[in-house]
Amino acid sequence: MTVSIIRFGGSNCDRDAERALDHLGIDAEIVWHEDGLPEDTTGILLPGGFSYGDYLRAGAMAARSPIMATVREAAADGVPVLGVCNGAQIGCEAGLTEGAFTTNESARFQCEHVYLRAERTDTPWTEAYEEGEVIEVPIAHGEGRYEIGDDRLAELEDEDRVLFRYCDETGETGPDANPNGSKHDVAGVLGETDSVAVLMPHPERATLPDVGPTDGQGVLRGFESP
Ligand SMILES: NC(=O)CC[C@H](N)C(=O)O
Repeated sequence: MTVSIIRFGGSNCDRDAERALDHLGIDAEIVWHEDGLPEDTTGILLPGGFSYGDYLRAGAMAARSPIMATVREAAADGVPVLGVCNGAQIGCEAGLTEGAFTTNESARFQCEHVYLRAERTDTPWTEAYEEGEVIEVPIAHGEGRYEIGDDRLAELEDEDRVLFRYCDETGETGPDANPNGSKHDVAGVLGETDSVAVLMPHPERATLPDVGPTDGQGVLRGFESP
């Protein structure tokens, strides 16, 4: 089992992700996007960062790297794909997930701890959590506000494809618990299948016990699912 962590020009959370996966005993390697996806890839992590300086739109240029066509094919074949932060922006730009992450309501870069509520506990990325469990995970983004047309969001909600919502410590959602103005407090969504997910907060920064809370471990354990 090897998770390919795809590095683009400007990725900066690839090594954090590698260390976090290594801590969980999940084999992972960093792959330069121009080198293509290794044959033995059993999972794909799109890491955070500022690919191509966030120019044009965050994630827009990385999403057009030829490797992303291979990632879409792998996802369609059932290979688990997780996009984190800039990786979530890339995932949406590449059409793996719907909607877009755009400029925070504050118009500022925000780096803080937030609380998340797992809206599903029957997906590979959340089966480690109890229903209604609140987890603490850091965010670090300038363009994390989830945006999508009202009709499409209603459909996504009907299809149960919202994976995480921002909430307070008790699990309540609301403007005070939503750090960036994301529509309906959405912090992460599923793709066409439950094995594809993106989220704006950083589970890999909430995995190593020496660094702080370890609530993000459950998300990364999604790569262990059969
Ligand atoms: N930590 C990150 O991945 C940064 C996300 C992104 N490039 C932003 O600032 O919106």
